[in-house]
Amino acid sequence: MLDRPQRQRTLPRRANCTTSFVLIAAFSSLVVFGSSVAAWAPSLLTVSSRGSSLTSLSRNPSSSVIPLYSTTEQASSINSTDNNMSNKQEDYPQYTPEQLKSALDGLLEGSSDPAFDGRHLFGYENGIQNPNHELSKLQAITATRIRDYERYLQSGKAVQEQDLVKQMQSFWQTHGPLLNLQTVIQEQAPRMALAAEFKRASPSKGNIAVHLNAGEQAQQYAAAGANIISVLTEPRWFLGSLEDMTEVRLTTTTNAASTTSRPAVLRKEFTTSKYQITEALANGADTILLIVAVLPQHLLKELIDHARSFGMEPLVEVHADVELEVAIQAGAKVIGVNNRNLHTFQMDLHTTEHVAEQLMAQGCTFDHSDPTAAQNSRYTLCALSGMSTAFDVDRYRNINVGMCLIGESLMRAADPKVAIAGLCLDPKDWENMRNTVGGGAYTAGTKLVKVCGITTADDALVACQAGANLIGVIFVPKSKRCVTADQAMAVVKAVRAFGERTNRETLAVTKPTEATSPISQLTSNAQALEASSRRPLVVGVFQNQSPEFIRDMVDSCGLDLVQLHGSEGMEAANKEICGVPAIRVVDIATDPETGKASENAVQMILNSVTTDPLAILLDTAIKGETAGVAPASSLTMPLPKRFKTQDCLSLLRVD
Ligand SMILES: O=C(O)c1ccccc1NCC(=O)[C@H](O)[C@H](O)COP(=O)(O)O
Repeated sequence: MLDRPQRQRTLPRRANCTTSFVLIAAFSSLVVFGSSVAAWAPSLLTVSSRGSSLTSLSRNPSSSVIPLYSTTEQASSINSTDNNMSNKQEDYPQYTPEQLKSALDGLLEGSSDPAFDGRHLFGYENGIQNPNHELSKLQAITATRIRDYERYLQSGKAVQEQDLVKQMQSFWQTHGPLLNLQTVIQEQAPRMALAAEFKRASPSKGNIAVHLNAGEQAQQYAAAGANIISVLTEPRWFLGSLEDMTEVRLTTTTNAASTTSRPAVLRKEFTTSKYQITEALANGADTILLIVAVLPQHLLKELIDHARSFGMEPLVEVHADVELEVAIQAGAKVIGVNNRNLHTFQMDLHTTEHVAEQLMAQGCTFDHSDPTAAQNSRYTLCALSGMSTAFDVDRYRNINVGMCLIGESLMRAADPKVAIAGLCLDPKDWENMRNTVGGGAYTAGTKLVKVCGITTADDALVACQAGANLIGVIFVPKSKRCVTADQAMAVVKAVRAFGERTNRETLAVTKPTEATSPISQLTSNAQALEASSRRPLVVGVFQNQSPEFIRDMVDSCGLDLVQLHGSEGMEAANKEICGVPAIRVVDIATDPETGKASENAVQMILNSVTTDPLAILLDTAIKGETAGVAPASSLTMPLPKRFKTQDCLSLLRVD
């Protein structure tokens, strides 16, 4: 039986997880060549699943990784306990939907006007929960947390609140004072403050990086310039613990030059009680998250006031307009806009821009252009979720956002320091980056991974979790990995769920004019593809099949892209013909005598490209072999020396 609502777990340390995947080809426009595949540090272009089940990767006993959910179980994962790595299933009590619903009702109990205080709550009308209401994922998690805490407090083992207060004071005496979240952010202006998140797993993504150690990861974040470390302390869905957070606080304090030059620590929890706030403080938090979507206004205000009574400034999270109104009325000052709708797991990076407009329309000041302007602003605006690049940071810099909170992409990064440096938090770094690489998304660091030959939803999910950008499904009958329309549909469904989207991804590809050169067109397409495939896309692979068949599969399965592998001409890889943008496979010309790539291979490719394809994919130069069948030894591709990373990149920069 669980003693407290969270407990320390023993987790395996970072381990490189090698796979038997085979490198088969490269998008010249997009990627770099590599020689090994690390599941958590993908650096290749296209990878074939090569018959073996990808699912076995995540169930590799040596990595002790048990998938948090499979796609088929995803919808029911909220109430499942099999996400628990080292704790036994029975460690977690289960609650009936009625128990969960009444837990949420309990939050409105202290309100003198439930209809008003609960006006923004999902499934409520006039302060009363619709009896047929099905709890959203966010509500189910929050209600479970409420019930877990109730059990803990009734168990007789809970630390009493007055003891937590003493513990907090002694913590501050030993490890230094509390940091104020708003001040930490304001002091960074005009640099974007970064909240780097420690999140091993999540309900929307399943396992992310279960092997990581909280203290070690946080220290890497801190050394790279993170100003806040956000730590998920929820155990069932996020595999977190309060102990993780304390470890983060202690490690980053020990390694800091002084007790105040450390990053602030944010407890990321489903907080609904004063007890959780005091507990957070006693265990090393500087601040906590309050999610407006599950907190009635009167309770939100009570919790904000309780936090401030200890000098803590909380991060108040909103998503919808009415939630912003509730946050302002409850007295929030640091407002975080979650781009992810936590009721539905739909991601939209425009959400922050929309809320910024609403704040301005209400005359609320928030400015991050310099420290004085920031300190004179009542509000500090933060963007949460879905970000991974300098482009994301810059879009929010332009609307006076002061802090970006980034989780998944930093947890998956092979080197968090490099990933953080690449965000260009300082506007000067951004300007330098733009000036040195010509202002494009298309930089020497650009990497996309395509995992091809996927046949099941579970394998697709594993590939997505390992960081794939493109998931290939093969429609070529002679392939061992040829899929039916139903199989492809299941893969599309899984990939969309992982990417938190419901529709086909529309790439922001600029239409070529007659004057557009194929190379500049491919370069701008590369930017669009890179931006869109941060959340994976599904590519249907075809070979000499009719445009009618291709379009039929595109429409019925919901493919995002197609890839043409046969002797169809370059012009066949046209969006108007295929229904979606198309990648054209291009053979690297081989020297008939040596069997190696010809010296003029690059020029031949340059001569052949048109503005039709979205991208070109360079096929192996092995004589008689085509992509997908080349042996692993072809990794030592006999490409001309100059046909390496830089040339692949410059190939598309030439105008
Ligand atoms: O991430 C989830 O799936 C999730 C589900 C339900 C409630 C909260 C959830 N996540 C919390 C967050 O919003 C993110 O951890 C955080 O903002 C970072 O997002 P990202 O950079 O996209 O990992």
